[in-house]
Amino acid sequence: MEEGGNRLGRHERYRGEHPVVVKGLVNRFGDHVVHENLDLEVRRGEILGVVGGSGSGKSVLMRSIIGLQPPSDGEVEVFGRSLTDAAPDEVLGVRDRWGVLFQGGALFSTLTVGENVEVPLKQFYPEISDKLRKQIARYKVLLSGLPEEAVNQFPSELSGGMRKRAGLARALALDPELLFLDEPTAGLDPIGAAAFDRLTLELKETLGLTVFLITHDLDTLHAICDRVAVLADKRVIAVDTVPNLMALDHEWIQEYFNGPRGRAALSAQALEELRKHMDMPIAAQAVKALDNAPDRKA
Ligand SMILES: Nc1ncnc2c1ncn2[C@@H]1O[C@H](COP(=O)(O)OP(=O)(O)OP(=O)(O)O)[C@@H](O)[C@H]1O
Repeated sequence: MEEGGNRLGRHERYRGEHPVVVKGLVNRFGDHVVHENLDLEVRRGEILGVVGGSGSGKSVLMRSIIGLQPPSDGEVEVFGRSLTDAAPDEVLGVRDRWGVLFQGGALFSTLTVGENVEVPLKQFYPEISDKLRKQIARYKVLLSGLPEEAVNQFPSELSGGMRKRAGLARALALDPELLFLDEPTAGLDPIGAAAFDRLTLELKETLGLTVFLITHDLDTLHAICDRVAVLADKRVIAVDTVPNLMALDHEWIQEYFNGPRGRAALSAQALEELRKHMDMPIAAQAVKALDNAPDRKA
Protein backbone atom coordinates (compact mmCIF):
# COMPACT_ATOMS: atom_id res chain seq x y z
CA MET A 1 0.00 0.00 0.00
CA GLU A 2 1.42 3.40 -0.90
CA GLU A 3 2.03 6.46 1.27
CA GLY A 4 -1.08 8.08 2.68
CA GLY A 5 -2.51 4.59 3.16
CA ASN A 6 -3.55 5.14 6.75
CA ARG A 7 -7.22 5.79 7.18
CA LEU A 8 -7.98 9.45 6.48
CA GLY A 9 -9.96 11.54 8.94
CA ARG A 10 -13.28 12.77 7.58
CA HIS A 11 -12.00 16.27 6.85
CA GLU A 12 -8.44 15.32 6.05
CA ARG A 13 -7.22 15.49 2.46
CA TYR A 14 -5.26 12.76 0.76
CA ARG A 15 -1.58 13.71 0.53
CA GLY A 16 -0.16 10.66 -1.26
CA GLU A 17 1.10 10.86 -4.81
CA HIS A 18 -1.39 8.55 -6.48
CA PRO A 19 -5.05 8.74 -5.43
CA VAL A 20 -5.83 5.88 -7.83
CA VAL A 21 -3.65 2.82 -8.35
CA VAL A 22 -4.85 -0.12 -10.45
CA LYS A 23 -2.74 -3.28 -10.48
CA GLY A 24 -3.17 -6.36 -12.63
CA LEU A 25 -6.86 -5.65 -13.26
CA VAL A 26 -8.82 -8.35 -15.04
CA ASN A 27 -12.42 -7.90 -16.18
CA ARG A 28 -14.27 -10.68 -17.95
CA PHE A 29 -17.88 -11.06 -19.03
CA GLY A 30 -18.31 -14.76 -19.79
CA ASP A 31 -15.69 -15.53 -22.43
CA HIS A 32 -15.24 -11.89 -23.28
CA VAL A 33 -12.05 -10.57 -21.68
CA VAL A 34 -12.18 -6.78 -21.50
CA HIS A 35 -9.12 -6.14 -19.31
CA GLU A 36 -6.15 -8.38 -18.76
CA ASN A 37 -3.41 -7.33 -16.36
CA LEU A 38 -4.22 -3.66 -16.67
CA ASP A 39 -2.05 -1.29 -14.61
CA LEU A 40 -2.63 2.42 -14.11
CA GLU A 41 -1.60 5.14 -11.66
CA VAL A 42 -3.38 8.48 -11.53
CA ARG A 43 -1.27 11.32 -10.12
CA ARG A 44 -2.69 13.67 -7.53
CA GLY A 45 -3.73 17.00 -9.07
CA GLU A 46 -3.66 15.92 -12.70
CA ILE A 47 -6.31 15.71 -15.36
CA LEU A 48 -5.78 12.25 -16.79
CA GLY A 49 -7.49 11.71 -20.13
CA VAL A 50 -8.50 8.12 -20.89
CA VAL A 51 -8.84 7.19 -24.56
CA GLY A 52 -9.32 3.99 -26.51
CA GLY A 53 -11.43 2.58 -29.29
CA SER A 54 -15.12 1.96 -28.78
CA GLY A 55 -15.54 -1.08 -26.52
CA SER A 56 -11.92 -1.00 -25.31
CA GLY A 57 -13.18 -0.88 -21.73
CA LYS A 58 -12.89 2.75 -20.62
CA SER A 59 -16.23 2.82 -18.82
CA VAL A 60 -15.67 -0.63 -17.31
CA LEU A 61 -12.33 0.64 -15.98
CA MET A 62 -14.02 3.65 -14.39
CA ARG A 63 -16.74 1.42 -12.94
CA SER A 64 -14.07 -0.88 -11.49
CA ILE A 65 -12.34 2.04 -9.81
CA ILE A 66 -15.52 3.38 -8.23
CA GLY A 67 -16.66 -0.05 -7.09
CA LEU A 68 -19.59 -0.55 -9.47
CA GLN A 69 -17.89 -3.39 -11.33
CA PRO A 70 -16.24 -5.95 -9.06
CA PRO A 71 -13.09 -6.99 -10.96
CA SER A 72 -12.55 -10.60 -11.94
CA ASP A 73 -9.01 -10.23 -10.59
CA GLY A 74 -6.42 -7.62 -9.65
CA GLU A 75 -6.42 -4.76 -7.23
CA VAL A 76 -7.79 -1.23 -7.10
CA GLU A 77 -6.50 1.25 -4.50
CA VAL A 78 -8.19 4.60 -4.06
CA PHE A 79 -6.64 7.15 -1.68
CA GLY A 80 -4.20 4.46 -0.61
CA ARG A 81 -6.89 1.97 0.41
CA SER A 82 -7.62 -1.25 -1.38
CA LEU A 83 -11.26 -1.30 -2.41
CA THR A 84 -11.20 -4.86 -3.64
CA ASP A 85 -11.20 -6.40 -0.17
CA ALA A 86 -12.26 -3.45 1.97
CA ALA A 87 -14.95 -3.67 4.63
CA PRO A 88 -18.14 -1.76 3.68
CA ASP A 89 -17.52 1.02 6.23
CA GLU A 90 -14.02 1.59 4.84
CA VAL A 91 -15.41 1.95 1.33
CA LEU A 92 -17.90 4.45 2.71
CA GLY A 93 -15.03 6.64 3.96
CA VAL A 94 -13.61 6.68 0.43
CA ARG A 95 -16.78 6.97 -1.65
CA ASP A 96 -17.65 10.41 -0.31
CA ARG A 97 -14.27 11.67 -1.55
CA TRP A 98 -15.09 11.29 -5.22
CA GLY A 99 -17.72 12.66 -7.56
CA VAL A 100 -18.89 11.05 -10.79
CA LEU A 101 -20.42 12.54 -13.91
CA PHE A 102 -21.85 9.62 -15.85
CA GLN A 103 -22.47 9.67 -19.58
CA GLY A 104 -25.78 11.41 -20.09
CA GLY A 105 -25.70 12.99 -16.63
CA ALA A 106 -27.81 10.29 -14.90
CA LEU A 107 -29.95 12.89 -13.16
CA PHE A 108 -33.22 11.99 -11.44
CA SER A 109 -35.85 13.33 -13.83
CA THR A 110 -38.50 13.85 -11.13
CA LEU A 111 -36.21 16.04 -9.00
CA THR A 112 -35.15 19.60 -9.68
CA VAL A 113 -31.48 20.32 -10.31
CA GLY A 114 -31.08 21.59 -6.75
CA GLU A 115 -32.76 18.46 -5.34
CA ASN A 116 -30.51 16.28 -7.49
CA VAL A 117 -27.46 17.93 -5.92
CA GLU A 118 -28.98 17.42 -2.47
CA VAL A 119 -29.20 13.62 -2.93
CA PRO A 120 -25.55 12.78 -2.08
CA LEU A 121 -25.56 15.40 0.68
CA LYS A 122 -28.55 13.69 2.30
CA GLN A 123 -26.94 10.29 1.85
CA PHE A 124 -23.53 11.11 3.30
CA TYR A 125 -24.30 14.04 5.62
CA PRO A 126 -27.80 13.41 7.01
CA GLU A 127 -26.98 15.63 9.99
CA ILE A 128 -26.89 18.78 7.81
CA SER A 129 -29.99 20.97 8.23
CA ASP A 130 -32.42 21.37 5.30
CA LYS A 131 -31.53 25.04 5.03
CA LEU A 132 -27.79 24.50 4.87
CA ARG A 133 -28.19 21.59 2.44
CA LYS A 134 -30.20 23.79 0.08
CA GLN A 135 -27.57 26.54 0.32
CA ILE A 136 -24.77 24.11 -0.47
CA ALA A 137 -26.72 22.72 -3.44
CA ARG A 138 -27.36 26.23 -4.77
CA TYR A 139 -23.68 27.08 -4.48
CA LYS A 140 -22.68 23.92 -6.40
CA VAL A 141 -25.16 24.75 -9.16
CA LEU A 142 -23.63 28.22 -9.51
CA LEU A 143 -20.09 26.80 -9.30
CA SER A 144 -20.93 24.62 -12.29
CA GLY A 145 -21.71 27.70 -14.34
CA LEU A 146 -25.51 27.40 -14.32
CA PRO A 147 -27.76 30.39 -13.74
CA GLU A 148 -29.55 30.79 -10.40
CA GLU A 149 -32.94 29.80 -11.84
CA ALA A 150 -31.61 26.36 -12.85
CA VAL A 151 -31.75 25.34 -9.17
CA ASN A 152 -35.53 24.98 -9.40
CA GLN A 153 -35.72 23.59 -12.92
CA PHE A 154 -36.17 19.96 -13.89
CA PRO A 155 -33.56 18.22 -16.07
CA SER A 156 -36.06 18.06 -18.96
CA GLU A 157 -36.21 21.87 -18.99
CA LEU A 158 -32.46 22.18 -19.60
CA SER A 159 -30.34 22.02 -22.76
CA GLY A 160 -27.87 19.13 -23.15
CA GLY A 161 -24.96 21.34 -22.08
CA MET A 162 -26.85 22.57 -19.02
CA ARG A 163 -27.73 19.01 -18.05
CA LYS A 164 -24.04 18.14 -18.12
CA ARG A 165 -23.38 21.07 -15.81
CA ALA A 166 -26.18 19.93 -13.51
CA GLY A 167 -24.58 16.47 -13.41
CA LEU A 168 -21.28 18.15 -12.61
CA ALA A 169 -22.92 20.15 -9.80
CA ARG A 170 -24.11 16.88 -8.29
CA ALA A 171 -20.65 15.32 -8.72
CA LEU A 172 -19.22 18.29 -6.80
CA ALA A 173 -21.81 18.07 -4.01
CA LEU A 174 -19.49 16.50 -1.44
CA ASP A 175 -16.40 18.65 -2.22
CA PRO A 176 -14.66 15.68 -3.83
CA GLU A 177 -10.91 15.39 -4.21
CA LEU A 178 -11.32 13.08 -7.18
CA LEU A 179 -13.65 13.65 -10.09
CA PHE A 180 -14.65 11.03 -12.68
CA LEU A 181 -16.02 12.37 -15.94
CA ASP A 182 -17.33 9.92 -18.56
CA GLU A 183 -17.38 11.65 -21.95
CA PRO A 184 -18.47 15.02 -20.56
CA THR A 185 -18.35 16.85 -23.91
CA ALA A 186 -20.07 14.14 -26.00
CA GLY A 187 -23.08 15.61 -27.74
CA LEU A 188 -22.11 19.24 -27.07
CA ASP A 189 -21.45 21.71 -29.87
CA PRO A 190 -17.79 22.83 -30.15
CA ILE A 191 -18.41 26.07 -28.24
CA GLY A 192 -20.27 24.30 -25.44
CA ALA A 193 -17.57 21.62 -25.34
CA ALA A 194 -14.76 24.20 -25.10
CA ALA A 195 -16.64 26.00 -22.30
CA PHE A 196 -17.05 22.73 -20.41
CA ASP A 197 -13.31 22.03 -20.85
CA ARG A 198 -12.45 25.46 -19.42
CA LEU A 199 -14.74 24.83 -16.46
CA THR A 200 -13.08 21.46 -15.79
CA LEU A 201 -9.64 23.07 -15.89
CA GLU A 202 -10.73 25.93 -13.61
CA LEU A 203 -12.22 23.51 -11.10
CA LYS A 204 -9.08 21.41 -11.13
CA GLU A 205 -6.91 24.47 -10.54
CA THR A 206 -9.05 26.23 -7.95
CA LEU A 207 -10.26 23.20 -5.99
CA GLY A 208 -7.09 21.11 -6.41
CA LEU A 209 -9.01 18.22 -7.94
CA THR A 210 -7.65 15.10 -9.54
CA VAL A 211 -9.68 14.32 -12.66
CA PHE A 212 -10.14 10.97 -14.44
CA LEU A 213 -11.64 11.94 -17.76
CA ILE A 214 -12.86 9.48 -20.37
CA THR A 215 -13.16 11.17 -23.73
CA HIS A 216 -13.15 10.79 -27.50
CA ASP A 217 -12.71 14.54 -27.86
CA LEU A 218 -9.29 15.36 -29.26
CA ASP A 219 -9.76 19.05 -28.50
CA THR A 220 -10.26 18.20 -24.83
CA LEU A 221 -7.10 16.07 -24.78
CA HIS A 222 -5.01 18.86 -26.27
CA ALA A 223 -6.57 21.65 -24.25
CA ILE A 224 -6.76 20.39 -20.67
CA CYS A 225 -5.23 16.95 -20.09
CA ASP A 226 -1.91 16.77 -18.26
CA ARG A 227 -1.45 13.17 -19.39
CA VAL A 228 -3.43 10.68 -21.41
CA ALA A 229 -3.81 6.93 -20.83
CA VAL A 230 -4.37 4.86 -23.96
CA LEU A 231 -6.43 1.67 -23.64
CA ALA A 232 -5.78 -0.98 -26.28
CA ASP A 233 -5.14 -4.72 -26.34
CA LYS A 234 -7.06 -5.09 -23.02
CA ARG A 235 -4.67 -2.88 -21.02
CA VAL A 236 -3.19 0.59 -20.74
CA ILE A 237 -0.50 0.54 -23.42
CA ALA A 238 0.85 4.05 -22.69
CA VAL A 239 0.37 6.97 -20.31
CA ASP A 240 2.05 10.22 -21.25
CA THR A 241 1.60 13.79 -22.41
CA VAL A 242 -0.08 14.23 -25.79
CA PRO A 243 3.16 15.34 -27.56
CA ASN A 244 5.02 12.30 -26.20
CA LEU A 245 2.20 9.95 -27.20
CA MET A 246 2.19 11.43 -30.69
CA ALA A 247 5.83 10.42 -31.05
CA LEU A 248 5.12 6.75 -30.25
CA ASP A 249 5.26 4.20 -33.00
CA HIS A 250 1.92 2.47 -32.41
CA GLU A 251 -0.67 2.07 -35.14
CA TRP A 252 -3.77 3.02 -33.12
CA ILE A 253 -2.02 5.96 -31.43
CA GLN A 254 -0.71 7.28 -34.74
CA GLU A 255 -4.10 6.93 -36.41
CA TYR A 256 -5.84 8.60 -33.47
CA PHE A 257 -3.55 11.54 -32.75
CA ASN A 258 -1.97 12.10 -36.15
CA GLY A 259 -4.98 11.28 -38.34
CA PRO A 260 -6.97 14.11 -39.97
CA ARG A 261 -9.11 14.77 -36.87
CA GLY A 262 -6.04 14.76 -34.64
CA ARG A 263 -4.30 17.29 -36.85
CA ALA A 264 -7.40 19.49 -36.95
CA ALA A 265 -7.54 19.46 -33.14
CA LEU A 266 -3.88 20.37 -32.97
CA SER A 267 -4.28 23.30 -35.36
CA ALA A 268 -7.39 24.45 -33.44
CA GLN A 269 -5.32 24.49 -30.27
CA ALA A 270 -2.44 26.34 -31.96
CA LEU A 271 -4.96 28.89 -33.21
CA GLU A 272 -6.38 29.31 -29.71
CA GLU A 273 -2.87 29.98 -28.36
CA LEU A 274 -2.11 32.45 -31.13
CA ARG A 275 -5.35 34.35 -30.49
CA LYS A 276 -4.03 35.18 -27.02
CA HIS A 277 -1.23 37.21 -28.63
CA MET A 278 -3.14 39.20 -31.23
CA ASP A 279 -1.25 42.36 -30.21
CA MET A 280 1.81 40.82 -31.89
CA PRO A 281 1.67 41.34 -35.69
CA ILE A 282 3.17 37.92 -36.40
CA ALA A 283 0.46 36.19 -34.35
CA ALA A 284 -2.30 38.25 -35.99
CA GLN A 285 -0.94 37.33 -39.42
CA ALA A 286 -0.74 33.65 -38.51
CA VAL A 287 -4.33 33.65 -37.21
CA LYS A 288 -5.52 35.26 -40.44
CA ALA A 289 -3.63 32.72 -42.54
CA LEU A 290 -4.94 29.76 -40.53
CA ASP A 291 -8.50 31.09 -40.56
CA ASN A 292 -8.31 31.22 -44.35
CA ALA A 293 -6.67 27.82 -44.75
CA PRO A 294 -8.75 25.56 -47.03
CA ASP A 295 -9.08 22.70 -44.49
CA ARG A 296 -10.60 25.07 -41.91
CA LYS A 297 -13.19 26.29 -44.37
CA ALA A 298 -14.34 22.79 -45.26
N1 LIG B 1 -22.29 -5.52 -17.64
C1 LIG B 1 -21.73 -6.00 -18.76
N2 LIG B 1 -22.01 -7.24 -19.20
C2 LIG B 1 -21.45 -7.74 -20.32
N3 LIG B 1 -20.57 -7.03 -21.09
C3 LIG B 1 -20.28 -5.80 -20.72
C4 LIG B 1 -20.83 -5.21 -19.53
N4 LIG B 1 -20.33 -3.94 -19.40
C5 LIG B 1 -19.52 -3.76 -20.45
N5 LIG B 1 -19.47 -4.86 -21.23
C6 LIG B 1 -18.66 -5.02 -22.45
O1 LIG B 1 -17.34 -4.62 -22.15
C7 LIG B 1 -16.74 -3.96 -23.27
C8 LIG B 1 -16.18 -2.62 -22.84
O2 LIG B 1 -17.27 -1.74 -22.57
P1 LIG B 1 -17.06 -0.22 -22.17
O3 LIG B 1 -18.43 0.36 -22.02
O4 LIG B 1 -16.13 -0.12 -21.04
O5 LIG B 1 -16.34 0.35 -23.47
P2 LIG B 1 -15.86 1.84 -23.75
O6 LIG B 1 -14.40 1.78 -24.05
O7 LIG B 1 -16.28 2.74 -22.65
O8 LIG B 1 -16.67 2.11 -25.10
P3 LIG B 1 -17.35 3.44 -25.71
O9 LIG B 1 -16.21 4.33 -26.11
O10 LIG B 1 -18.11 2.92 -26.88
O11 LIG B 1 -18.23 4.02 -24.61
C9 LIG B 1 -17.82 -3.89 -24.33
O12 LIG B 1 -17.62 -4.93 -25.26
C10 LIG B 1 -19.11 -4.11 -23.56
O13 LIG B 1 -20.07 -4.72 -24.36
